[in-house]
Amino acid sequence: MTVNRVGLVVHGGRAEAQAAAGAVRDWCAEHAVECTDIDVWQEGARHSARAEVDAAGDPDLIVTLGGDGTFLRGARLAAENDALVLGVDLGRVGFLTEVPAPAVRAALDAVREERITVESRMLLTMRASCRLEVPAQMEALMRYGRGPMLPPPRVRVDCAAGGDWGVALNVTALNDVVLEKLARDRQVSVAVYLAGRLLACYSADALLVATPTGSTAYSFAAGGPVVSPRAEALVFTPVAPHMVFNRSVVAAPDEPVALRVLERSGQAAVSIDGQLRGVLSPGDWIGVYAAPRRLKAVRLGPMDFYGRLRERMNLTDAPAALADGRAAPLWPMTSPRPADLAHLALPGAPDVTADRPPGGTPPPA
Ligand SMILES: NC(=O)c1ccc[n+]([C@@H]2O[C@H](COP(=O)([O-])OP(=O)(O)OC[C@H]3O[C@@H](n4cnc5c(N)ncnc54)[C@H](O)[C@@H]3O)[C@@H](O)[C@H]2O)c1
Ligand SMILES: Nc1ncnc2c1ncn2[C@@H]1O[C@H](COP(=O)(O)OP(=O)(O)OP(=O)(O)O)[C@@H](O)[C@H]1O
Repeated sequence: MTVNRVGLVVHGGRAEAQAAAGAVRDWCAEHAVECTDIDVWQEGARHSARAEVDAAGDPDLIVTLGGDGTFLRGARLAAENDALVLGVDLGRVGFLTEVPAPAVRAALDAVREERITVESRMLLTMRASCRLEVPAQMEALMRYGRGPMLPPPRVRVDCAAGGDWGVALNVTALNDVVLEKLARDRQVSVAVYLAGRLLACYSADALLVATPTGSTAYSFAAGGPVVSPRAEALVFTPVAPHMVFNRSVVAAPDEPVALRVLERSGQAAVSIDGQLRGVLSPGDWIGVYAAPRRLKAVRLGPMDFYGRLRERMNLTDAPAALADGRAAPLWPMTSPRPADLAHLALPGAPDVTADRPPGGTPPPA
């Protein structure tokens, strides 16, 4: 895989991330690969993904050095440029990142020598009744240690706009699109439509639409299902709905989920992958659906999603079950698979000596 230009997205507040960025710059210099820092927020402002990748000279590989938030920022840029993204794990959870920091040079070698696989991840995009905007006074409130805000998403000029169909927005969300109450003490009232049909009207703290990747983020915290990132689906999850029907609904990728703020509701904030991008007033709506574009994530080996889920979410076993026996590996994978199992996606034998699954960082001592 020819990599000519690397874009670096670094967690500015972490010394280990700065050190690992130095290793990436050295590797690039040794291999005559251009390397540019992106998203450094030095001017106290943030730019559209297009402006950032243009300024970085059109990178074909984005390397993120930080945690999941840093990976999400890099994924937004990679999706804009159809570039590969490689996440180096320097965060607290590291659910989305791929390689531990000491392995970053080896990972770049693997990319260069085409010893990687490229995992395709579903992204969300959206339409809205109007262009999204954030009132000026909110920007100051949002700067509580989260850094400057992203600008509102651009309206796409390549799509028809207007009338009942609203405007198409230049959005690619890897995790989720969240509509939440703006006033701390007032829920939002929202009509929820699946595939154009009313499901129900909700009064809730928030309503969110997640990808399979995002199913383990906010949706998970709100009681939503864990969905394999290899699946194709939209997960609708309400957060603290004041009503009897409080379940998630898992929709097909071609079934959009739309949320319309009801006429006497309070205003609602729209966050995309955890970043506030707009405020909706009563009557406004957003429609969320699978983007035609996919994220191209670098994998050094097969993704062991369920091993990662158990490890990084610290899943614990029932005390009674622990007392009743040890869970032996199901299929040890030491002999060839029977023909009727040949088509199944099964990772290799688990590395029982590792503290974290392959590709992960050992937990702090
Ligand atoms: N109550 C909640 O859990 C809650 C509330 C708001 C936002 N979020 C999530 O935070 C995301 C933004 O991440 P951030 O790091 O910038 O915010 P953040 O710093 O507030 O971190 C949220 C947590 O979610 C983890 N995380 C992020 N994406 C994940 C994923 N796909 N699977 C598993 N864990 C994941 C992060 O490691 C972190 O521990 C949003 O997309 C949203 O899903 C979660
Ligand atoms: N490049 C940067 N420049 C300035 N500040 C940054 C930069 N990257 C991160 N930060 C600061 O650190 C905060 C947390 O960043 P982020 O959400 O990306 O963390 P993370 O990568 O998810 O790490 P963790 O997994 O530990 O949460 C940001 O809101 C910002 O205040």
